[in-house]
Amino acid sequence: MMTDVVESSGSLARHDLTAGGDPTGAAAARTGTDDAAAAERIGEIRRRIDEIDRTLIALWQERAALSQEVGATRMASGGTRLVLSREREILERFRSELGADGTQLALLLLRAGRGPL
Ligand SMILES: C=C(O[C@@H]1C=C(C(=O)O)C=C[C@H]1O)C(=O)O
Repeated sequence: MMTDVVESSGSLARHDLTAGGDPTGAAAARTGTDDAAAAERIGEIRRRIDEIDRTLIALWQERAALSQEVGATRMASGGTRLVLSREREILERFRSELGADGTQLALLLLRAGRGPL
């Protein structure tokens, strides 16, 4: 049976609550489990994940704004738009801490600050 469920984000989703082996009920549809204790713990963890995501988004936006300000300040003073040696340092920092995903993340961070090349 397909049932409309309001997600914690407020958006409406359709869930199959009776598909073979799947947990049933609206709480199960939200957390993916029928077990009340597991659902409770998942809810707690998700609240912290949501906090972290909000912080990450705010930091992302702050970093991009700061990076844009550096670029504008440098160009207004006759300098270059980019400083590739500095970008390499940042890429290496993220790669050494996070591996290949860190490199991808740093590339996105750098792009957010200066736009696509
Ligand atoms: C912000 C700067 O300008 C550019 C953007 C960078 C960044 O987003 O970290 C790094 C180097 C520069 O290409 C900087 O020189 O520090």
